[in-house]
Amino acid sequence: MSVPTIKHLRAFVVRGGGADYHDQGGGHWIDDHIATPMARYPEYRQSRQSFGINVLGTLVVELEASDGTTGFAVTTGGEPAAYIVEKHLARFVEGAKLTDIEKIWDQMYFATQYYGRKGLVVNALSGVDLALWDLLGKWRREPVHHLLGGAVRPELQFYATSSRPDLSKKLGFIGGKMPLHHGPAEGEEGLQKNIAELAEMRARVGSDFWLMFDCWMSLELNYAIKLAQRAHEHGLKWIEEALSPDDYWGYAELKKQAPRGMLVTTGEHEATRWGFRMLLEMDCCDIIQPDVGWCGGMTELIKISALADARGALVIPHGSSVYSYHFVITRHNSPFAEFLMMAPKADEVVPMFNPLLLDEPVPVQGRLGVGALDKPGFGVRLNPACTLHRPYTH
Ligand SMILES: C[C@H](O)[C@H](O)CC(=O)C(=O)O
Ligand SMILES: [Mg+2]
Repeated sequence: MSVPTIKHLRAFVVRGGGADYHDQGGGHWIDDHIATPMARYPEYRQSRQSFGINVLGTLVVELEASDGTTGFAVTTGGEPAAYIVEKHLARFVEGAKLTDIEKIWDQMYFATQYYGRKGLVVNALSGVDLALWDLLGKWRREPVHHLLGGAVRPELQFYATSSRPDLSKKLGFIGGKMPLHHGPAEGEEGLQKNIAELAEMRARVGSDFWLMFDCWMSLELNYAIKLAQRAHEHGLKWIEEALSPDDYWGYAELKKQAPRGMLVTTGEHEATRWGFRMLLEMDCCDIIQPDVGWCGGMTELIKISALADARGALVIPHGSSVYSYHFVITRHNSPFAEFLMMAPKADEVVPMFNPLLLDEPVPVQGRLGVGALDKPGFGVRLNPACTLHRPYTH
């Protein structure tokens, strides 16, 4: 069977929302005094944009095959990732058959290993990998979830991440994950405020609705244990990313000391099968949360998920919109998905990568039927109203 080759790869950057969902305008819940590792410096406490959380912007990787088929994907990484894609990774893609996904992944990873392995380089590599899966799906005229083995359930179910789980409940979600607002530098008073927010939200949503805290790497072990203990009486379902992603030992201890029934989750800033093997083998958490745009793409997520499955761990990918949905619907050990609320006041459902994609499906009453994913590739298009900038060529 003759398979087209990949003729062109192009990398673009775009600002304002998109895959860099922290790149929002003022007054957004996602940038309102959220605890971070930088919150120990009072001048960087009120806004994450003040320390540069949105400095990179979105990376768009576009591929064109010899038969004219095109594919694309978006992730974070912006201009430095565009440089890596154009100047380094393109050589492994152009000229290859569009079915050579595994080989291209291997070449991209090992060619960059001396300066890569995690972070920006793996974001860039993930963007290329996702664009390859999109291209393969477009060429075969099949959705990516078919290529992954097919849906194991007729619909996805979502929890929502926002400052307003009470509104998420009204919108039909199964739970609400709130950002933690006060870190250890704000002492006992901050801790009490965190617990008071949880207690107030519990009173608003009732006892059955899931509530979780996203700590975005901001805590140290003792604080995390204290927070978990005090949050337990308010029915906190899980404590997420409490510690630095490098502190595998801290996570292992937190998991040991967390109140019975409370889950420890982490992994959105972890990458590759080797990073997740460490989390799993050191018994760091109950749920791993790889971001398919950051962990090594779909090719790597398949491997990460298989490792987790063999150990009985759940995989609930971080954000990532359609790139997650096509995966989650195909895996028994991913029973639900995350939806990040991008409306500034978290009071309505807007597409997660708004405004960058057209046809981006969103949950209705907290659910999304597989039919919404039944389009070739990942089923989305770039919005021509968003200005793409190509900073490098090769
Ligand atoms: C709300 C969190 O601080 C972050 O912006 C998103 C995140 O970590 C998640 O969705 O998980
Ligand atoms: Mg998180």
